[in-house]
Amino acid sequence: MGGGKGGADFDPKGKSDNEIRKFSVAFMRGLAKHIGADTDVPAGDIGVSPREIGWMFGAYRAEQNKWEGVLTGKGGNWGGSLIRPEATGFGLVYYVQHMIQYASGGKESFKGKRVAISGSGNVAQYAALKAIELGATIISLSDSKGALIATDEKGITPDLVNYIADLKVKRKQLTELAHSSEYKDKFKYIDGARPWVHCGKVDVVLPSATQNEVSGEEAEKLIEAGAKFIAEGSNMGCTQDAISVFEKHRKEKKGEAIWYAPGKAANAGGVAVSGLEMAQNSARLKWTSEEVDEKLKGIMANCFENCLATAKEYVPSAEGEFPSLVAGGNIAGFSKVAAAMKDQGDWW
Ligand SMILES: NC(=O)C1=CN([C@@H]2O[C@H](COP(=O)(O)OP(=O)(O)OC[C@H]3O[C@@H](n4cnc5c(N)ncnc54)[C@H](OP(=O)(O)O)[C@@H]3O)[C@@H](O)[C@H]2O)C=CC1
Ligand SMILES: O=C(O)CCC(=O)C(=O)O
Repeated sequence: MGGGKGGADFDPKGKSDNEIRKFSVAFMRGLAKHIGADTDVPAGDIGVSPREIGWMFGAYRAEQNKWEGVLTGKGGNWGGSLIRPEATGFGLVYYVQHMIQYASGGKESFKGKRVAISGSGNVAQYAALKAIELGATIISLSDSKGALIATDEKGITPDLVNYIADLKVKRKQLTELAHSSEYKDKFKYIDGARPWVHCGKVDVVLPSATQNEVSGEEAEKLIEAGAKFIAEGSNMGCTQDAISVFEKHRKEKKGEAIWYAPGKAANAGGVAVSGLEMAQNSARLKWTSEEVDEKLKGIMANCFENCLATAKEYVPSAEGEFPSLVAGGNIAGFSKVAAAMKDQGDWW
């Protein structure tokens, strides 16, 4: 689950629904023999929504002549978990809540924070909605063609996020918003841009589109713009140059620094709820949204505490310096796998 990635170079943009369905079915006919609930469990990722999971799940079921919880992100009527669509974006915000609380000694929260987000797909939409619910103002979203920067003090509202979600279901671009009389005066659309250098003052940064979407130069600009927290919703959202800029700042500026959280920890809510979906499938039962959300909150709290405690244990840090969440996340993940491999005789 989660850790291994695979995919296809089939671009769904510009294809009909039936072409996408036929591709999904053909892809699964080939893949079915290599996966299974106790072998390897794929989930959606960039460009794959519950609709494609449905077509692939149907092809798997037909191919194997059995029902098992093999794909996650399934539809609610046929084995999916409540809160799985929301889990990555919500989990990201829960993780950052812990960063803010730790850094401010419990005095601050998302309330009143200006939050820059990239992407406008699954992760970005739900991160935006949860951050708004917690009192933040969302100042950007983006897609593969350009960035949307809020010009109105309310920022990007839940209505606008829902409007964008509808556009994305139809595989349309944010450029469509430029023609919407309801929204076009409330933001600036910048063709071909990422949001980072266009946001103005910012407190929290959540890259949530794709890999390598924050460069070293953009990292410097985000720090100049006041950013104090950056956490990846996307996998490998920051370039190594950007991570080096953030980590250097953390060491130099101590309690005044920006604090960086890697995707392997901050976006783990998605795969965690996929795990909960599998647990429900195996037990043949279904938990309520509240139950799943509570478990997700607990998982993200543990994940933050684990990164923090591991960094404190293994990485010497000066007085007042935030522990390195990237080192903590890497070492915690590595030690768990290494210990399990040793117990199972894979190395000696
Ligand atoms: N969904 C999940 O549960 C999880 C996702 N992630 C990671 O989060 C990130 C986003 O995934 P998700 O929201 O599910 O995917 P979606 O397909 O729902 O959304 C992807 C978003 O990123 C934009 N995008 C895609 N490619 C590029 C590019 N080359 N440059 C700029 N923008 C781009 C898309 O724009 P457009 O609409 O124009 O294509 C869209 O706005 C990925 O890195 C994914 O691996 C991590 C953990 C779990
Ligand atoms: O839900 C999953 O198993 C994987 C989610 C995902 O895309 C990821 O963690 O990168």
